[in-house]
Amino acid sequence: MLKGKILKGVGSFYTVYSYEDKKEYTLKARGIFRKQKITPTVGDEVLFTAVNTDEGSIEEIIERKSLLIRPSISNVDNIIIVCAVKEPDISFFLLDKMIINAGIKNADLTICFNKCDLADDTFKDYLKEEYKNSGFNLIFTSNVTGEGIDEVKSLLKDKSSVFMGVSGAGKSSLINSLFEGYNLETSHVSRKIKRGRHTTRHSELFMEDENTFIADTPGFSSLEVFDVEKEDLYHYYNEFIPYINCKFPNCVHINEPVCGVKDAVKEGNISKLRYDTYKQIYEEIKSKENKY
Ligand SMILES: Nc1nc2c(ncn2[C@@H]2O[C@H](COP(=O)(O)OP(=O)(O)OP(=O)(O)O)[C@@H](O)[C@H]2O)c(=O)[nH]1
Ligand SMILES: [Zn+2]
Repeated sequence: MLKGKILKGVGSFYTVYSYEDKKEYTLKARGIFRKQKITPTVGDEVLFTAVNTDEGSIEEIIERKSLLIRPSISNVDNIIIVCAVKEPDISFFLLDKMIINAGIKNADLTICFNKCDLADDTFKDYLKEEYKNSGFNLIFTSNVTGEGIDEVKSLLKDKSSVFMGVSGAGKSSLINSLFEGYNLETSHVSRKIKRGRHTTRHSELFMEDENTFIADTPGFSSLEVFDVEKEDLYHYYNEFIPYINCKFPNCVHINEPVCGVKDAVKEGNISKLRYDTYKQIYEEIKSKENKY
């Protein structure tokens, strides 16, 4: 059997890069996966058999390290949320919702504040301050000045990374900056991303080298929080955790008296900005629950 990685899945066909002979195969999945209720997913490392590059089947999926649900991609090491500092103005509500939706285990989350050529240092310092205890990696970039591009590049090396962000944040420009001046293969990759992003809603991994994969995702302008109960929401705010010494064990840190989180906000130990998005998102989940 050959070993490979699923780069793309369309219908019941999967594009698999073979580590053994460096070719791309178009394969079907064995019926057994359907019976086991396992869907081969972009990012999966697989074992397969093939007669030729157009004929063969995926026989085995190697155990996943992680699984991102939206978009569906497995074995992701980095989730990079691209957020413009201006044009469009930052919506912290949307940014924190993206963070929550990305909330998978076993992947590092980076917030990439982009278009820094449009912001002054005061604004950057403000963002640093508000997100410093969030536990996320922060990178400040500009595709115009080149600021931070190398930092992102070193993050991607030998990893599998997914870029997300609202429309216009500069994801595609960033990916193009990252791979500009690389070998021909790479500029081909960048072009492919640019072309592919509006024509398909399927997830697709692009290979930079055998160990480095990236995926762009379609931008969006609004977003719902999925699969999170309002009572669990605070677990997504890492900076709340040290202050959870509340009177009620089921405290959600909003209206309860004697709440360590609310005290920490008052004393300036938790970012007011982050706490406000927490309350807003909490209310949104609650109003959605009431609808059903
Ligand atoms: N000033 C400035 N403009 C930028 C920067 N990066 C991207 N832009 C501009 O922002 C606009 C949107 O950039 P895109 O790269 O298309 O944004 P996107 O996130 O891929 O958007 P979607 O395709 O909708 O997902 C374009 O006009 C870019 O030229 C930057 O670092 N600084
Ligand atoms: Zn509390």
